Amino acid sequence: MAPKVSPSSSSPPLSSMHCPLVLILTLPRNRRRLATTLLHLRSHTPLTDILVVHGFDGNLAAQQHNVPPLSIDAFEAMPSLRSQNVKVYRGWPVTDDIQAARVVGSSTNTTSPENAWLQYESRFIKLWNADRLRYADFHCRRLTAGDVGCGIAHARAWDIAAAQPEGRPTIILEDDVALLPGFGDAVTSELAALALAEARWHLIHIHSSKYARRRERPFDTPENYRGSLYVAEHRKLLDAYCVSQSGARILASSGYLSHLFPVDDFIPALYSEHPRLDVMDLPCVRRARDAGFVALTFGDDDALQQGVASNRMVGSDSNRAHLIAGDFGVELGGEDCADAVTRVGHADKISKLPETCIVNIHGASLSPACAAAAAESLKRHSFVVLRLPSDGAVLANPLLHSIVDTEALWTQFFASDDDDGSIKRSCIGRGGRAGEHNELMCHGCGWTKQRLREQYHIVCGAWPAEDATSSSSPYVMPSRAVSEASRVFADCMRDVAIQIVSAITPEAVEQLPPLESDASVLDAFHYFNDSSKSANLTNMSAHTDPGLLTMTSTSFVAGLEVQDASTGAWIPVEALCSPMFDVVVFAADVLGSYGVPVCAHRVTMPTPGKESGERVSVVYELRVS
Ligand SMILES: O=C(O)CCC(=O)C(=O)O
Ligand SMILES: [Fe+2]
Repeated sequence: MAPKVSPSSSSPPLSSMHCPLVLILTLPRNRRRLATTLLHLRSHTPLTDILVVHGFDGNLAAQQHNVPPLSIDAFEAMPSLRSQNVKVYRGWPVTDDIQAARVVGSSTNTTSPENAWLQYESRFIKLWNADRLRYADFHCRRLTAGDVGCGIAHARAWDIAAAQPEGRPTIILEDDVALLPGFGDAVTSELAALALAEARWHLIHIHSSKYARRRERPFDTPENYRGSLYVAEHRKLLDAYCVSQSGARILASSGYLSHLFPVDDFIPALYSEHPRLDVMDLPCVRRARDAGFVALTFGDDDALQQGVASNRMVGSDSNRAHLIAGDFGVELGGEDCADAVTRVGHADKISKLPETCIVNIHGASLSPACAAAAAESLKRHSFVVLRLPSDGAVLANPLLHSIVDTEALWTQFFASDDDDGSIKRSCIGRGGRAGEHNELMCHGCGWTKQRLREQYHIVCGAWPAEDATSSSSPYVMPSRAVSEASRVFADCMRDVAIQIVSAITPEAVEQLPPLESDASVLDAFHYFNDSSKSANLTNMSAHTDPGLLTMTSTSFVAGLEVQDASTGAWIPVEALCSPMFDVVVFAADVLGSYGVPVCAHRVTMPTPGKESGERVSVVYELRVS
């Protein structure tokens, strides 16, 4: 099932000054990857200062502005590039004799064209093993829209990193890097070792591909350095790397955007030999080299042993280079939806959510206009998808932060103690009433397990202390962390739900009981999705919910389907959503008495044989009694 949460422990503490900023470079269409990275960071690392930077979607922009293929002039003239003064380095594509001669440092006046190409090839062969000959293609690649987008995104990241307080490093992640459980500990402990030794460094390759033939030597200055990094030789791919604040300043002031070429050729040119003399001679390269750019790297073996990071082989843009040779190169439309639809395949053949059922949320809370739009969608479709912002300091959005944390913590709970089950058994509810405070009935609260799923049920007005052992408490929370994150989740969901209901009928809101007898519920589900155990491929058959409104953050493994009241069609809503960034809201029975169509919904099981996984889902229901 989804990543297990392991307490981050072994690394030496980093002072708050040295605690890195994490920057994730992504595109709006890659929300699924972003969600995976966020979940990893919250589950496995103590890193909380996370900033998401949307790259420039070179392909999309070129399409929107009707830029003809291979027209660098037209490409540069697009407003988004012109406003940033981006100039593509015209010498990059090596396509003819003159350029081949220029690259090897001679001219066709003194060298015959064949000679120029021979010299060009022999230069590669000298620098790299024969088995690296493919590198010649990669190296000679034409600059593409994606390369430009990728270069601009990295340059944005350097600007942000350079603006951090002195001494504060920044970890830069492309969204197609797959972080492994050792990532947080490995990176923070190396940063602590560098800080302790007051070492001078500018960049650390965390995950990259080594192209140089030479062995890398262990980094050893100053003498008191106790870390395990190496001095980098020529490395390509910038899936995951770290820059010091001084390194970022060098990169940000190099003038790279005035001679833009593939960023993963730019970086190695700063600290190792680039085979192309013209590249070595570019002002942006010379400036950074003159500053004495120091690049370090995780050793390849170490990185493997520690399980730090890898490239997402499936779905990596780099591996699907189409038009684009750098990252961010998937075809338009996004991988999220297409993959997910083929996974479920139960509902009617609907491959796109109706536009009218999506409400984009800007900022941390719901604006009156968004609440009104959500209300309209509920009246028309019986459901609405709230799309949370996926750029900037995403965790500053309390709802998104609580979604990431509740998902991580409930996943950890459900993955816990498979052997004797004692943790889970200690969370079985006692049933009965909520105790002294109120008269809420708490049957079915706490942890229960059935054939197809296990579940933790909370009645909000009777929220137990995480260690509630008194007999008056109807059930026990698994931990303080689960309780706190879920509480924030329920509070955020309640706020949003009340705003939406108010936009439909303020009268219904007046019926809500006081918080201490709040009958609303929060359910965390873990569906086993073992299709061999169920003949009809259903995890929960079609039903409506009893309260006013039900809200659920969307899971990585799709299952939830809703019936669109405007057409009667079943929509595999979750498969068409981005996990964690989309919240599905549907009208429940009580809203029906106010003229809103009540949403029938069901939870399917993945088709046998299709790639799937276990599904964790956290659901909030706003109830009146
Ligand atoms: O698992 C889900 O996403 C939905 C569960 C559900 O419909 C319910 O709890 O009533
Ligand atoms: Fe339901």
